[in-house]
Amino acid sequence: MKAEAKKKNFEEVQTKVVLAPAQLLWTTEANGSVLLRMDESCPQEAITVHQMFLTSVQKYGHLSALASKKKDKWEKITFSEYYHLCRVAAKGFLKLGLERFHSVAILGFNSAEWFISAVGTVFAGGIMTGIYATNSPEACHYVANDSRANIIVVENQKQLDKILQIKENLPHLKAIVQYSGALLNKLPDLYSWEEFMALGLDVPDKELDDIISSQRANQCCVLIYTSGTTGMPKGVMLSQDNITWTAHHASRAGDMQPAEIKQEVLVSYLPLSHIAAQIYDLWTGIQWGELVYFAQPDALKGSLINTLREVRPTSHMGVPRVWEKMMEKIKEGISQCGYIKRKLVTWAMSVSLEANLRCNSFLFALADGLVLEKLRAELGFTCCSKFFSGAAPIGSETLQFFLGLNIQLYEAYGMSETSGPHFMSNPKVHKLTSCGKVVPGCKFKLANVDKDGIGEVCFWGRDIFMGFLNMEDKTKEALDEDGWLHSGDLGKSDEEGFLYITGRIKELIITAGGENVPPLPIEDAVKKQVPIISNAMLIGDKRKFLSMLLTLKCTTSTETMEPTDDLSSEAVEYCKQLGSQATKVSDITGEKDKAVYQAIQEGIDRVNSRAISNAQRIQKWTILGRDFSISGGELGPTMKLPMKPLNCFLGLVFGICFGVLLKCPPSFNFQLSVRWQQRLIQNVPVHFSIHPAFNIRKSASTSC
Ligand SMILES: Nc1ncnc2c1ncn2[C@@H]1O[C@H](COP(=O)(O)OP(=O)(O)OP(=O)(O)O)[C@@H](O)[C@H]1O
Repeated sequence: MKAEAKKKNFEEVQTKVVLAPAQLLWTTEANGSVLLRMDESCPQEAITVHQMFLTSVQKYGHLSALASKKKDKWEKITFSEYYHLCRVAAKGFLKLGLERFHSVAILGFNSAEWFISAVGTVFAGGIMTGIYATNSPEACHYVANDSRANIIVVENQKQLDKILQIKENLPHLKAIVQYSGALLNKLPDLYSWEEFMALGLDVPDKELDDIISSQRANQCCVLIYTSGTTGMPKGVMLSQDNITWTAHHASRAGDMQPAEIKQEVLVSYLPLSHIAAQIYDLWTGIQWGELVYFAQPDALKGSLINTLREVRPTSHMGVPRVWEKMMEKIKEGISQCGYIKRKLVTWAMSVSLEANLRCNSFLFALADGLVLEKLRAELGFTCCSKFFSGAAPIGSETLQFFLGLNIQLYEAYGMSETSGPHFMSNPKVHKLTSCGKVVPGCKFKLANVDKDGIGEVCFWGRDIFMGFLNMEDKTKEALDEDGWLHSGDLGKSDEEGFLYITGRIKELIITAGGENVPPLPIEDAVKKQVPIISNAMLIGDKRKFLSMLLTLKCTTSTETMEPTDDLSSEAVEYCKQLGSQATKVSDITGEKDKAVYQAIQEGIDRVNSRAISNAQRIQKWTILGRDFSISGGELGPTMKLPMKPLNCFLGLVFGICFGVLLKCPPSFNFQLSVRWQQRLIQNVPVHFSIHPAFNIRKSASTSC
């Protein structure tokens, strides 16, 4: 349909529901409004977050909604209490001076207060903005300043200290609220949670209700800042309709059940500033009356498993790195079992994998009942029937490992710009290595399809964002004339409509000989062939040949989550099988361990033997001294490899200006490119060219 005709069609539909006047499908202004993509294939009424919550309270008011652990006991609140607390928080924000379409930024680990602040902000007519708890003060400043935060809600003293360092340079900031731990110093405009909630009590209901009833579904209520793996964080503006439509329809595509059928139980632990956790834990939780338990702040340092065992969720989501870490821990556990138990588990897992891959159920019931059921119970998955993976590509080794436990990981695929999942898998719709089918009501197409059927994945639907806040050029880059969102991801679909992501366009390596090489399948194949490898990164843009950077599987410090020099028990076992005594990464690197180097070379040779052309063969490789990590700056908050960490030149200029402004060194949390250079230069003979559009894969060339 031509753009003009399509626009007319939208306008006709939109006169039927009360929406704010809009001319375009996009805006870059916080107080702007957009045409909604309502048409015959997606006619559902557009509602606000408040309307969605009110409907839930009517249906699920008496059901438990949120559970927080206080002094070793789970304390629960019902949906009615939750709604009431959100109203009190909204009034508190109004009392503190929250202006329309300004933000409340929330900085801290998942908690009931996080949820109540988020919903309270939306009720009060503000824009809710999460900040990654791992952000540096400078990165917090970027988000709070860009979103014009009037109020910042922090978890504890640690997060408060960051805000106190930057507060003087936040012209819109009026107050800070701390929701956990005692206030150590009494500062003006700093409130404890209790003080803050008390503030709202004398704001009349009518004041809040007037604001609520003036809200429109095509206006912005949430800002998601991209984590910066593709450049400077961008503020993705999501409308009330984006949130309510996606919470309803994408979650049903994932087979999430309404509480009137079965109340879903989940554990909230992934960063809520990322769209994946926010839509899954917070908004879908309200939509379907789910019971959300909050994990402990040290969840990813190891306590998550205890929470899972206690809570026994019915549905669980992880980013690939979380599933990988879980896999490594299980493997470690298995390797420490006695001979007979180890053999039994290995046998049961191979039976389950076979049964799941080939629908061959001979012996499966026995293996599952005798061994695997107990293993799943150890993980807290006794009641869990849905396991999701999303936000980044997951390797086939991990998918197959969990199939061995009779756990099918359902992939979800989307972006912040699609309010989360645009493609979903579920117990009835799934295929190994596919990220599922398009959510009903949404559309997709592949652009510039090549001879292998691979093209750029483009999205259309009610989940498509409003625009990037104050970034018109970037918004126009992302949305084409007809309103299709271009993902920058490469994929292909099969005859049944399952989508397979094969790589990212900007990640595509173009060798000096002009051959296009998608790195993902090669990296995945190396990890599969050489089980001691933790991360593999292919390099070769504009180079005569491909090289690869490798890291080894090692343990992580439970305190800092930093990778240590100790090999994981799986890696030690692998070495033993090769006749090597290595127990540390440093026992191997620098070609100290000939046996391991030879085994890696043989694995790479096997991958090379399957390459479709000579240009796709890995000619050189080296092992780095330390695994990738979030703290090291090589992984983003969703634990994926940064593809294009930062426009290096702009990053440096910005970092220096910022340093001068704040009287602090020009360091930036998301200035990964510079750290990358330092790290890699320290460890291997790698030469980087500083290029304005810096990209690790594209700018690095190894001389090994
Ligand atoms: N299931 C999946 N399989 C493969 N890739 C995925 C999957 N889910 C998400 N991705 C990748 O993540 C991208 C979306 O990232 P997202 O919008 O969550 O931003 P982010 O992680 O904050 O970081 P940034 O935008 O800076 O990369 C997709 O374009 C795609 O490349």
